[in-house]
Amino acid sequence: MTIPSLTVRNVLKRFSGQMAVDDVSFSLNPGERVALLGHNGAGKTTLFKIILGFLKSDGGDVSVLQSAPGSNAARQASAYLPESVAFPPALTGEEVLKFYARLKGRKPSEAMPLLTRVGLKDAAGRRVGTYSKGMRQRLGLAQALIGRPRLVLLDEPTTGLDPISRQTVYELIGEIAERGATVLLSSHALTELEARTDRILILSRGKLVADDVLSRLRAEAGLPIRLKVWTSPESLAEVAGRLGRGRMNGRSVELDCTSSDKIQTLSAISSLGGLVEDIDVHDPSLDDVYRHFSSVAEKEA
Ligand SMILES: Nc1ncnc2c1ncn2[C@@H]1O[C@H](COP(=O)(O)OP(=O)(O)OP(=O)(O)O)[C@@H](O)[C@H]1O
Repeated sequence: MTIPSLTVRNVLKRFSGQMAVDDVSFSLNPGERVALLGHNGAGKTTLFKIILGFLKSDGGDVSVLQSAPGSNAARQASAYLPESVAFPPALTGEEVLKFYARLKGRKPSEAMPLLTRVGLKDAAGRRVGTYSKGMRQRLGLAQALIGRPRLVLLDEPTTGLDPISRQTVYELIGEIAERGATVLLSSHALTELEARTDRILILSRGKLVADDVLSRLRAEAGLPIRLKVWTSPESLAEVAGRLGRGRMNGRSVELDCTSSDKIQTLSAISSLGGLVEDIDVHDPSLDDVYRHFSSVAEKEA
């Protein structure tokens, strides 16, 4: 039986009577890359702090690899990269990592390979005060990876990074998950998450309103799939007529379908044979899915 890396059961947290985390439950397995999404103030950071044992919940329970949050076992098994990382500016990158390695009871010799992995080998002897934001973030990731944690929590790890640095962060996330650790990351950068996470959790006003793989959330949301059927201008009317619907647009006919009638619609298009030059299929984006679940929750509230 697989032991979940993280189990959150009916967790509640109030601040001055206001619900920040409202009866949230989910469980994460080893090797999963999970995105935690939500508007500003939805409760993501509060949930992270409860999982890490920095904050006490007002109800429910959390277990990190079957240990209580904040216990020695949980601290050894987990790692955290906060949204803004701050390190003593007078220390070099190597000194910072060696310091954290000692703090985690690991050998300081773990520092250099990790610095190399995050692309900071050449800057290892430079003071952190001279690092750019992207370099500090990569140092933060290296710090989070000391001791091969089995649960890695990343709070908006790509905010403020350039495209290459973002790519490096996602490559590292992929590597961490490949060796069996669980990665839970919060982010507002939905487009880049789409192909780089396995599962989506959406928080809205402290409530968990979605928890599934993107394809199933798309189907559940029932959002339209947009099809664009390319044809010649002479065949446009015939294609639109034979499909019985669609908007004619220069050299293409655009139509919507749902995931349940997608195959049927594609087979109707393919029966048009040589009249069709090409087809574009646009599934609803993570942005569309996120908007759908957030707005449903807003309306219910
Ligand atoms: N220490 C605190 N005292 C009082 N209220 C707090 C405290 N920490 C968080 N809150 C409130 O709890 C709610 C959830 O905040 P949280 O920081 O968890 O949201 P978030 O989803 O991480 O937001 P963001 O995307 O802006 O980082 C907000 O209404 C926030 O104002």
